[in-house]
Amino acid sequence: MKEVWTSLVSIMGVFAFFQSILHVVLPPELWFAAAKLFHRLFRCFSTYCYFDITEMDGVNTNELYHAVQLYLSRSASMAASRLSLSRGLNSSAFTFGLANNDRLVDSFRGASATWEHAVTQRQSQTISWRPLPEEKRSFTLRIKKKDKPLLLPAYLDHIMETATEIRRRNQDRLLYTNSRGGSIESRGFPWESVPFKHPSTFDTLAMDPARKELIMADLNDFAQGKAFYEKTGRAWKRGYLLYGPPGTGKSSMIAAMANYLGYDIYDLELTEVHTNSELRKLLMKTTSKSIIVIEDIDCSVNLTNRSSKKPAPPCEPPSDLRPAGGTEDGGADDRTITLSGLLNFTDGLWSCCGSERIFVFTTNHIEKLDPALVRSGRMDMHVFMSYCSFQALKILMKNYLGWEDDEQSDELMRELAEVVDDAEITPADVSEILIKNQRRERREAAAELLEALKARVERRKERKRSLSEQVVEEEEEQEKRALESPKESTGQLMHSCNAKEDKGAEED
Ligand SMILES: Nc1ncnc2c1ncn2[C@@H]1O[C@H](COP(=O)(O)OP(=O)(O)OP(=O)(O)O)[C@@H](O)[C@H]1O
Ligand SMILES: [Mg+2]
Repeated sequence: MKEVWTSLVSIMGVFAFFQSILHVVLPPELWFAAAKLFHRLFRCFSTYCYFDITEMDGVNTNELYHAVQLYLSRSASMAASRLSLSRGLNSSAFTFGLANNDRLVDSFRGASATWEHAVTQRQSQTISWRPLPEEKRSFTLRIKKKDKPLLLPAYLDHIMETATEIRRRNQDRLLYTNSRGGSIESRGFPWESVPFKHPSTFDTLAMDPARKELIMADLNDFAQGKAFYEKTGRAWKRGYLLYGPPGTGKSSMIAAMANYLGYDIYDLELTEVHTNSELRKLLMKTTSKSIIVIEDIDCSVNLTNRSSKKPAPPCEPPSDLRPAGGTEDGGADDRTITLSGLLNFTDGLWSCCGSERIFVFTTNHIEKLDPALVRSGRMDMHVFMSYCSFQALKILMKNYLGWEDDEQSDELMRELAEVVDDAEITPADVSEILIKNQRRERREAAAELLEALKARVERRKERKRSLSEQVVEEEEEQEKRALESPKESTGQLMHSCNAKEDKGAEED
């Protein structure tokens, strides 16, 4: 055995010696041809098979080449000795790559695969409408012939999937808007995008930790639920309705969701969309792994129940929107935008166009929404964004003051816990107070917050008192008038009740 090995090594040595002589003696073209021939001969007797993945496939870019590059960048940073570094467009991460002629060994399902990167000068510029790069780059994959059925095409699929994931993670989120309306004339794409760099995360989001956990678990289940959605025959999408007073963190929650899942956001401005077909085009041009947001859905457009002929007036009716009159399938009146047109995408046949998409609707007035929109099963999760609770307050204090619980501040925290619910203050207002006092010493800033909350509680009590006094005064006045003119009594007392109800509603 030892002799066979020694003679093999000496043959290789002799061959390498001849190769180096040929390299010096022969002109480059001939040398390349000879080297190629040698490699071909060598491969005939080899137990390995080789696959070349070139950067350019004819004049087109070879997607697989870039996928391999990205895929290898994960392990290249640790294993290879010489690396190339790059940073892509819209990306904040650096990518490592194999340098010329460097090698890397990877394994998949127990089989090993060797990758080699080759960069050579392009011999002559072929005539093409698109200039080709001066360098010819390619990866060579070497695997054992016996492993071929095991690795192909599963290994390549795995590479493509991993590369897509890395690209998505490296790439900054994008925020798309349809500010140009639904028209797709301009470059065939109706959305405009900007890098999305909102810093809100679930850590910084002020809300009760238990509810936060629930939402995060729901998002995780959704993102990892491909098999479940396939098995149950459901479209891979989820709907969230976020509702609550202004400044309670609905938009911040959407940003936190996008950052958590690494999804892009499509901010759908419904007032810019004029017909159902425009809406359809817009939604069809959204990518998977994205969050489609419709903010203030109660104010956006005249979205009414499909059966309703007389829609309730929207907050700011856009001039060119006609009353909704769609049908169950959303297609009868395509000249307007209707609730059914929208629901067709979130719920109906079109919901399966594209996958892994989350719909988020926000509103300050859930009671104004059409029952069709809020009925159970339509929006999978209704999330009430409430006034600041004590738990939420602690998160904001941590965010803005770097506040950590300690025994010395027990009394202060106890007082804060006592007043925060009665103060009915939004996280946005708490943030304002904390920002104003940010430069102060932490305890001082927290004490200032306590004072602001106490003052707010007092103001609310005062307002309630004056409102109830006003109601009592009005009642007395009406009773007096009723006694003076008994005929009018019934109608006026009715009015008084309504006035009371209205005030009660306002106070709510
Ligand atoms: N729950 C929260 N956690 C952390 N910060 C918050 C929260 N709610 C509000 N804020 C702060 O207040 C600002 C406004 O909040 P945001 O825009 O998320 O409220 P919103 O509920 O979307 O309001 P609107 O109904 O007016 O759109 C945010 O930039 C953030 O700084
Ligand atoms: Mg908002």
